[in-house]
This record gives sequence, structure tokens and C-alpha cells, in this order.
Amino acid sequence: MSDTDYDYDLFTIGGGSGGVRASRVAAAHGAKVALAEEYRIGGTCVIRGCVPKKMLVYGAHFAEDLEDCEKFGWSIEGKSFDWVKLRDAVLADVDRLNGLYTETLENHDVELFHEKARLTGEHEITLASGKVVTAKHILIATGATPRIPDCPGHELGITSNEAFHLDEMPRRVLIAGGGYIANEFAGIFNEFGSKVTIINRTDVILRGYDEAVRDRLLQISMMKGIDFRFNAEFRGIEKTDDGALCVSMTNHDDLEVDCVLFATGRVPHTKDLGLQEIGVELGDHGEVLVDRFSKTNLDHVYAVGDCTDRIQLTPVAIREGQAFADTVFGDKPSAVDHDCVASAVFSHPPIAAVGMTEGEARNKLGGVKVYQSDFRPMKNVLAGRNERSLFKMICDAEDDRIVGIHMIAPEAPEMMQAAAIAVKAKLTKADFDATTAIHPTMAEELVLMR
Ligand SMILES: Cc1cc2nc3c(=O)[nH]c(=O)nc-3n(C[C@H](O)[C@H](O)[C@H](O)COP(=O)(O)OP(=O)(O)OC[C@H]3O[C@@H](n4cnc5c(N)ncnc54)[C@H](O)[C@@H]3O)c2cc1C
Ligand SMILES: NC(=O)c1ccc[n+]([C@@H]2O[C@H](COP(=O)([O-])OP(=O)(O)OC[C@H]3O[C@@H](n4cnc5c(N)ncnc54)[C@H](O)[C@@H]3O)[C@@H](O)[C@H]2O)c1
Repeated sequence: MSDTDYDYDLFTIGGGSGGVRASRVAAAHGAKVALAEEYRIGGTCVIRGCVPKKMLVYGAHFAEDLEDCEKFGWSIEGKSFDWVKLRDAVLADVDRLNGLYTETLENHDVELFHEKARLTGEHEITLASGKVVTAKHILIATGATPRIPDCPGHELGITSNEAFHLDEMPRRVLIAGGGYIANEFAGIFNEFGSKVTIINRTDVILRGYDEAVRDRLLQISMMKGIDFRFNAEFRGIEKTDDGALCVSMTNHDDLEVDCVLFATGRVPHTKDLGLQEIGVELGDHGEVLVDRFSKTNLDHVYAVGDCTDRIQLTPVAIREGQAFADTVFGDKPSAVDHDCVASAVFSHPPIAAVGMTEGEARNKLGGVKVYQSDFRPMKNVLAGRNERSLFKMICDAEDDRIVGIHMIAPEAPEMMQAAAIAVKAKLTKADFDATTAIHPTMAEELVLMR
């Protein structure tokens, strides 16, 4: 088949962070592009992930602000919270963003198919409507789906997908998992007045983050009233006569709640896509195996984002999509650097990190120097809120180079974005020390650590 015999230069399956960026940039490079999306353009991040989640985090934080404001002289009579009002405002903004993402693709002449796509030949895609098209290059950008434990009654639980659409705030919530989604939604539900219990099959939360920072979040979360049950594996969920959910688990008593949220990881969305049938290699968890240019074992099939299970974060998926388009359709072959990627957990308070944890640095480098600042933010002092923040800086003892920064503090993710540049640029503790503080801020602790 010659190049002109294909319907498209690129067919992208999945209109999320990775797929949208790749398709838009490929089209801007002059390619004829089509994209299939089976749910809503924008994908997880925009429709039922980062964006609506962050809006709920903002909404939740008012609970504490309204409490604290009295210490600052304000009195607010008759304050109350209306979940449906917030939910609908958030969903309306999601609709707006969905429209903008769709418009961007249309403005770049990307042809959209609002339906499920499957591979039915090396260069052939079949849409749910039965339409068959061909493409010279194919990009898999199908994201990931929530992992649901295989226990009796699991269909009675929800995932983060449904959490954004609840009819009412549940009075009692059980969240399964100890990762990002579990800790973020625990904060959200707790601030909105639900009684939250996190159950986790291991005895650590947020594996991968620095131990001292994780411990601080655990301590503060417990202080705020969130219960934790560790080494608890799901046995099952049963509906009681009064409509509640009775959850049984290993090592702990049964617990009656009104809502069970599974936050037990997300698995690559690659089932029934026809990938293996055309010879694309998948890993043990269904992830599409790719090289540093996001190319699969077939020269014309690429994959980006969560379906490759490299780092499941939006900015990473976007970069992978951009690099793919520049490599294949531009004149700039580029691979994404997955090292030293900064991240944040939007818990209450949030955590942010870049680089190695203290434990990782000790294992990898041997000699490390650890600097830290453990302080009560000024606002918390006046508010009488006994919540301390913690900053840690990990340096290579040999050359003073900063190899990791870890924070738990109000606005930690905002501070971390700037600090991450310094770590990526391999700056040293001395470079930070040479920078004059901005006073009074929390961020000044970054240049004052001892
Ligand atoms: C609750 C939650 C909160 C999150 N918060 C953050 C955060 O704060 N910061 C952050 O960086 N990351 C966050 N993430 C992760 C982030 O959303 C993902 O890493 C990112 O969306 C991945 O982009 P993607 O393009 O790989 O996949 P997605 O955005 O998931 O897009 C894949 C798209 O493909 C579509 N699709 C799948 N199969 C087919 C098919 N066969 N045919 C047609 N269409 C198909 C899907 O419907 C979906 O729209 C969060 C995730 C969740 C679930
Ligand atoms: N702020 C952010 O950037 C953000 C927010 C939400 C989600 N995300 C992305 O989405 C991904 C998915 O989030 P998540 O919180 O579901 O996953 P996660 O990987 O952060 O946490 C999964 C948790 O589930 C537990 N678990 C795994 N399998 C289990 C099983 N079979 N039974 C019981 N427990 C089990 C794990 O021990 C872990 O505690 C994250 O890895 C992250 O990359 C990012």
C-alpha cells in the first residue's frame, strides 16, 4: 500500500491528555489525522480526574477556612454546604472544557469519531458503527481504568468515575486503597462532613513518597478524624436491610457504611482493542510495551500515556503525545525524560515531591545529607490549628547536589513547581542558601533549611 492509499496519516484511539496533544500537533505538522473517543473528549484528567478533583479540593478547603476565619475576626452566621450545588458547578465547568478540547481538535482539522475503535488489521481500524478506515500510523492513547477488587458484592462499590456524580454526600464512606485517589478523596469527603475510613491491604500509604512526609499526612489525617485500617484486604460487601453496606475485611471487624469507593490503582485500558491480534506486545499488566520514542514492536504503532503504565500523570501523557508527534510528523525526533518528574497529592494538606526520597538516595548514593524544616505555618498558628508542615531536602554528600525535595504543607504543589526546576537543573544546597528569602512566606523555608 502506498502512503496515499491510506485514509489517514494518523489514527489516534483515545481523546485524553496524550491523544489530544498528539493529534493536534501531528495535524499542525501537516498530517491528516482522525481520532476516536468512546466517552468524552478531554479524557480522564479533564472529565473525571485532575480537574474536577482539584475543584472539589478547593471546595472542601472552605470547611477549614470557614472554621479558621473566626480567629481572624470574622463571624459567619448560618453557614451550610450544598453538595449538589458544588457538584453541578464542577460538572458545568467540565462541560465547558470538554467543548474547548473538542473545538481545538476541530480547529486543527482532526476528524472526530465519537465512538469506540478497535484494531482489525495492521493498518485497519473498525469503529463501533461498523465503519472501517485505514491509517499509515496508529496511536494508542486509551488511558487506564479503575482496578476493582474481585470480592463478592464489589458491584455495590463505586470508583472515582462515579464519585463526581453522587446524588448526595454519603454519611459514612469506606475508601479502599492507600494511594493518590484514596488520600485525595478521603480529604474531600472528610471536609464535607462524611465519616471516612481508609482500608489498605498493606501498612503504608502513598508508597513511593518520603516516609517522614507520609507519616505526617497520616498523623494529620487521623487528627482530622479520618480512620485508617491497615493490613485489611477486602472479603466482601453486603447490602443490609436498611440499605447500608456492610464491608468485611481481613484482620478487622466488619464496618457498616453508606458508600464504598475503590481506589486500588488503575490498569492499562488495552482489553479488546485488537492489539495482540495484530501482533503488538503487551506487558504482564496489559500495558503496551514501547521504546523511549513510544514506539511499539510494530514500526507504525505507537502508544502514549497511562496505557503504557510508565508514569500515570497528565503532564507526562501530554509530553509523550507531543514527543510522538514531533518524532513521527515533525523534524525533531524527541524522547521524554521520565527522570525526576515532580508530583503532588492533593490531600489535606497536600504533599509534593521531586527526585529521590531519603531512603532511595541512601540506597543509591550511599552518602547523603538531609536538611529539613519542621514548622507550623503562620496562618495555622493564629488559627489555633495544630498542623505542622515538613520540608525535606536530600543532597548527595559528595558534591552537595540536591537529589530530592519533599514537602507537606498548604500550597506545597505550588511551591514545588519552582523548586523542581532547581533539582532538574542539578543545583546544590549552596545555590539555595545563596538565594535571599522572601519573608514572611512558607516557601522561604526552602532556602533556610538546616
Ligand atoms: C481521580 C483522578 C485524579 C487524577 N488527578 C491527577 C492529578 O491531579 N494530576 C495528574 O497529573 N494526574 C492525575 N490523574 C491521572 C491523569 O488523569 C492521567 O494520567 C491522564 O489522564 C492520562 O492521560 P491519557 O491520555 O493516557 O489517558 P486518558 O486521559 O484516560 O484518555 C484515554 C481516553 O481513551 C478513551 N478510550 C479508551 N479506549 C477507547 C477505544 N477503544 N475507543 C475510543 N476511545 C477509547 C477513553 O474514554 C479516554 O477518554 C488523575 C486520575 C484520576 C482517575
Ligand atoms: N495527584 C495526582 O497526580 C493523582 C491523583 C489521582 C490519581 N493519579 C494517578 O492515577 C493513578 C491511580 O490512582 P490510585 O490512587 O488508584 O492508585 P495508586 O497506585 O496511587 O494506589 C493504589 C492503592 O491500592 C492498593 N491496591 C492495589 N491493588 C489492590 C488490591 N487488589 N486490593 C486492595 N488494594 C490494592 C495499593 O496498595 C495502593 O495503596 C496513580 O498511580 C496516579 O498516577 C494521580
